[in-house]
Amino acid sequence: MAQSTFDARTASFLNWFRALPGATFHPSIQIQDLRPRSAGRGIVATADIPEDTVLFTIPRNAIINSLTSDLAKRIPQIFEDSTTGLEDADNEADEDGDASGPPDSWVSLILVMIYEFLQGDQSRWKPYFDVLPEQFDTLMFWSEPELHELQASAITSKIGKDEADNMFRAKVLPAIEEHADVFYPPGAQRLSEDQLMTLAHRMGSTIMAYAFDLENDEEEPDEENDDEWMEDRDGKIMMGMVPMADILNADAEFNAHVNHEDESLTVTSLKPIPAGTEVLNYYGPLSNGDLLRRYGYVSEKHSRYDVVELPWDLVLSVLQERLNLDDNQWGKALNELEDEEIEDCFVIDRDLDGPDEKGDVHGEVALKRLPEDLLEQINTFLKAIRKASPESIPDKRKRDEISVAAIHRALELRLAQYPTTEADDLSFARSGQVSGRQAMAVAVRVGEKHLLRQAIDLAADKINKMNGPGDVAEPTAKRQKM
Ligand SMILES: C[S@@+](CC[C@H](N)C(=O)[O-])C[C@H]1O[C@@H](n2cnc3c(N)ncnc32)[C@H](O)[C@@H]1O
Repeated sequence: MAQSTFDARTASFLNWFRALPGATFHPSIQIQDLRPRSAGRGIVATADIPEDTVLFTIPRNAIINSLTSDLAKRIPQIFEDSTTGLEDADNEADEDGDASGPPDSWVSLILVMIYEFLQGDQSRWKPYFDVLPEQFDTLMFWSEPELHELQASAITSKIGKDEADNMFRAKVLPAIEEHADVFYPPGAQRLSEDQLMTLAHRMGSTIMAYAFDLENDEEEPDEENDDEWMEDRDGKIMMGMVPMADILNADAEFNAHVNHEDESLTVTSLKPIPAGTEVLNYYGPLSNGDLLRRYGYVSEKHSRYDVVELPWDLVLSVLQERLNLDDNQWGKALNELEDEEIEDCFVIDRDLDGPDEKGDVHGEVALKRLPEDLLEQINTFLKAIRKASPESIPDKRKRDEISVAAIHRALELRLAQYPTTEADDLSFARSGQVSGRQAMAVAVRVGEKHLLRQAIDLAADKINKMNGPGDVAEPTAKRQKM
């Protein structure tokens, strides 16, 4: 977008915001163009700001959702009537953006956003829509070759494009078609199905990266004074688009906080913010893979929360090779497991503390423990093996040894699923030949490989401790080459 258009849209949005009854905007902050560092618009302090300063106030009636948009007044039945299918008890997705199928608060907000967008100049949020993104770097919009750069990252299986397409076709497009006279202003050109799908993706992705869960305050609503902002009729937290609060960028360390009050939302400084510093919000302890999936960027500070997945099948294949049982014994042990609750996949993460009340994080970025649930499941399985073949696991010591060795080997195999090493990636990243989406993909896979290496070293350490001096597990690098 041309600089002049970008600046004009920023200025018009700021003027619109300031004119809202009840809105405030501190004189020592400014909306700035941060596109040179791929961060869109952001808010920057223009003078030193003390701790606990109200930076801006957003009146609740400036928020976009079904409580403020005319759409819910014009066709209340689509928000109330369960026969439309908007109320879907089977819907699994939750507020963290799980792609397995959004809950109805998502569908409602997508419909409201599409409605307000289609009203054009007639929408009271028009200057706000003009600063919302038209394009995204979230994984939903990556091509196959771009996704390929994520290598063996499990994040590629969580994009949920098909689920989103299905939901748009099942719930969003039919509601627009049925109430076309409401959605389209008089005389407006109707959109084709493809255009509506594109618009639904655009609004869905905007909601994913910009919407807020709306609470009232920290208190639970009581029965008499049931708080409509806190909960919708299904008891889920209501979402809304919050102009200005969503101009804030975010990081794992941050300096501002959004407070949810009765009549407004306020953003306050958590600590002194020096002039020239960006005002940052917090999106949660997300891995870089998840940050990329949901928000379309990565940050070095978020790599502390990186995760990798270790499939149970991989652990089983290692155990099968190592225990070398005949098919009959192996089959018996697997049968025993059928009565147990078996996890298909185990998450490895560092389980670090989140930020303190000032938005700072502390402590070493180390992996201290192998996943307890994985150790337990292997234990259960090895007990079943022992029933089928007592001689293969004579005692607990042997069982523990097999268990950690299997995890160690499975982690090595998991690491080998990434076609390049962490060292290759780091030198590629430093070569200056990588940018944009590719650079973000490299950051994700580097973080995951780093975590896997920490897990392998931790397992090797445990093996060495069990074996005692003189019987040392081979170092990671050597095993990796093999
Ligand atoms: C709530 S919006 C923040 C405002 C946004 N920069 C804009 O121009 O509209 C969230 C989006 O901002 C961008 N973003 C947020 N924090 C960022 C950061 N630390 N670095 C780069 N981009 C960031 C991402 O594109 C994300 O999807």
